[in-house]
Amino acid sequence: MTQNNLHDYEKEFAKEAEYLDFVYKKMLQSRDSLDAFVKEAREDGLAFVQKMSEDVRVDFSSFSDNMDTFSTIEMKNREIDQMNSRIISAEKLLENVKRSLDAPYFGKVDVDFLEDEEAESFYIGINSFDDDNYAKFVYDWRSPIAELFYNNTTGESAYEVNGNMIEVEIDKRRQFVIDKDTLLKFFDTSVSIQDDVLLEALEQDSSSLMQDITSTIQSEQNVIIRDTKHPIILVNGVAGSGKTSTIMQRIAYLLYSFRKEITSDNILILSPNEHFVSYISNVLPSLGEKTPLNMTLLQFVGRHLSMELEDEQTYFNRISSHEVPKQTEIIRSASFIDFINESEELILQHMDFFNPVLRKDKEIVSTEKILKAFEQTPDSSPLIARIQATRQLLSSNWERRMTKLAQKPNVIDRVMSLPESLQQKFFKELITDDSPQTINKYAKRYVHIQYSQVTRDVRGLAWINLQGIFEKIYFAYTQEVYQFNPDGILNIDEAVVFIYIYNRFIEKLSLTNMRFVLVDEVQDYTEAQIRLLVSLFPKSAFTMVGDENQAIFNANIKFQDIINNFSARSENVELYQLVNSYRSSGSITRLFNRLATNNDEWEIVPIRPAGNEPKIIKVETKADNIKLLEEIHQELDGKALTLITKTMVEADELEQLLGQELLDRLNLTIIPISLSKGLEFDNVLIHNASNDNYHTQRDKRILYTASSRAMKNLYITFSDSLTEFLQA
Ligand SMILES: Nc1ncnc2c1ncn2[C@@H]1O[C@H](COP(=O)(O)OP(=O)(O)OP(=O)(O)O)[C@@H](O)[C@H]1O
Repeated sequence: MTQNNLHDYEKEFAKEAEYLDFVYKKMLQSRDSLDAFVKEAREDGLAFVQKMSEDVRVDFSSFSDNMDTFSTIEMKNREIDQMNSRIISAEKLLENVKRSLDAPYFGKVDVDFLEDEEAESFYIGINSFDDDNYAKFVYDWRSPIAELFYNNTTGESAYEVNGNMIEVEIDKRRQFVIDKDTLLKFFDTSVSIQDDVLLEALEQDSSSLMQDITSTIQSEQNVIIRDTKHPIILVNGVAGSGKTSTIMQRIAYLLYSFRKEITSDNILILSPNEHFVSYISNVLPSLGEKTPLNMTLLQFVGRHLSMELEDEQTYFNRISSHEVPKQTEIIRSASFIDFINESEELILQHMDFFNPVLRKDKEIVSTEKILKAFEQTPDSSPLIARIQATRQLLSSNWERRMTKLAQKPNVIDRVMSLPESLQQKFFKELITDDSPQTINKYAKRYVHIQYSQVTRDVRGLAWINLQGIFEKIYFAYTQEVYQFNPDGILNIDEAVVFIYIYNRFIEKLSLTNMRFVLVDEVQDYTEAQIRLLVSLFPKSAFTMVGDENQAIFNANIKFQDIINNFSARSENVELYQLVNSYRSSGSITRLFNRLATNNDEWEIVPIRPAGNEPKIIKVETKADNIKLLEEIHQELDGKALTLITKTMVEADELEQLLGQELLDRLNLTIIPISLSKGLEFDNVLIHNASNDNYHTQRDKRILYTASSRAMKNLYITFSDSLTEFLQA
């Protein structure tokens, strides 16, 4: 900086510091008055409710008095509702102001609207902030004008408001580093070539919970976050390109942009594993939004099936193995799903897919009765409609049967002779009147309670033999009998097909309230799983992110096949490619760039400085291993080291071999690659990168995934000879 520039900078600094001081004080005032309002309103609310109970004279002595009493209660209730909603919105504002006090804003754009007036300054923060006179001091990062800040340019620019593009000129774009009311630094885009604020953010140590990236969102990420034009978005992004971060910011953006139409209940996130579910749980609350339904596909599928499903560990072991049973490969394929779609005739050929409804092993509704009911339904209707009609018939038949049952002398006798304790248990009161009408009323309730499971089974379609339908379709497709696990536990591939069949032929699962579905690590889905999502959420907008180079399981899908499997929906899939990598130091990024299989099409761009070179070390014995771990522990000054293995078995064995005491002393965590997906750690050691452990194309992708988990330091060990993928 020249002397003049320095002087200008200082002058500008003083001006910005003054503005910050002004906004911060306004925020403090706002916090205090909101605080006082909320406290007072709560106290008043209590007093109000007390007063109301005194005011409302409950008079039920005549019809007109009843009506008066009801309408007074109704009016008072409305007042309480209004008061509550005032308190709730004040509380939300208060929360926002409190959050903003940590750093009132992080950016500014000076916008020239190409009119006569001078350029206007817009400060951008995590929330908007205005005062009672509606002067806007800070704009929410999701507001339309903030797009200009994220476009990361000066000069000609444009932003969209309600579908209209507004052309403007950006005179200045400024980033701030602020701690509460102290301005630490600022940078102007026009003078700084590299993004120092971003680099500083990337220098932070890893944490056990994911952090939001609001103040440093990059322009290529911003386009995805703000894309509300395309209903189906697919992002192919290299490791560390911010796919998960983009998804989280996008959710916050959608909740803001569609705040009149949706809440977090209309959004579903599908995460790669249970640990990841909690890893990302912090981001949206830190932005003042509620986390939507966030679960793994396994958990999601489990919610829609009453059968027992494999657990996460079994699932990962299964998809990590080299061999895939032929029958699994078949039921994962799109062509099998196509065949299911055409199977209505096949199912109807032999009506043998009903189960009797049982109670204590006794048949209550026989398959013959179910079949008879089914045959009464119009055979011109589709199967799904006939099943629903059969359910109605069976339910009303069953209600009639229960009414008759309640009139039987033995039931009446049993009810009359119930000891008082059982009367209390069943009816929550004692039978004080033994007139026939009263006893009959109790007998009906008694029968309903005794047969409640049957009622549930009839209504809940437990009489449909889903497994039978599955077996029939599978046999017709392969001429072979499908072999289920003898312990009766379904794996996710089977469960996916069961739900697909259920939704297609038995009952539409009503998931229509999900307006947005966001899928992370989409390369690990099968075609059948993608088809299931397409059929369960026909109207939802999808955002899917993944990395073909991280397809490390035997369950995976090519991006072109994702696009093909969405072809049932007429909208095009919008494809984005992200190649900037933000997580790892430059030299680690360059190492995993060499492992990317398709990098003749594009190169991964490291954003962080080079940092320490990855170290590749030969270790032959257990003693070598321990010695090395001790050395690394010293080198890292006792900081945590994460050791990544290729398989779960290897992780377990190593844990046994080293022992918990040593692991604790060395601050060492061992984790298989399957469970470290999506996560990141400061220091990583990849265990046993020998040629015999890493030699297939899939192994190469595993190495790529494992090395891209490291942010600062990467160590790689091998025993005999190093994998050829890492040889110079
Ligand atoms: N614009 C950004 N500003 C600051 N940090 C960022 C930005 N984009 C990404 N990061 C950081 O880079 C790291 C990787 O981000 P994220 O986990 O979202 O990437 P990813 O593409 O999902 O990674 P992977 O596929 O390798 O698991 C995180 O620490 C994230 O905070």
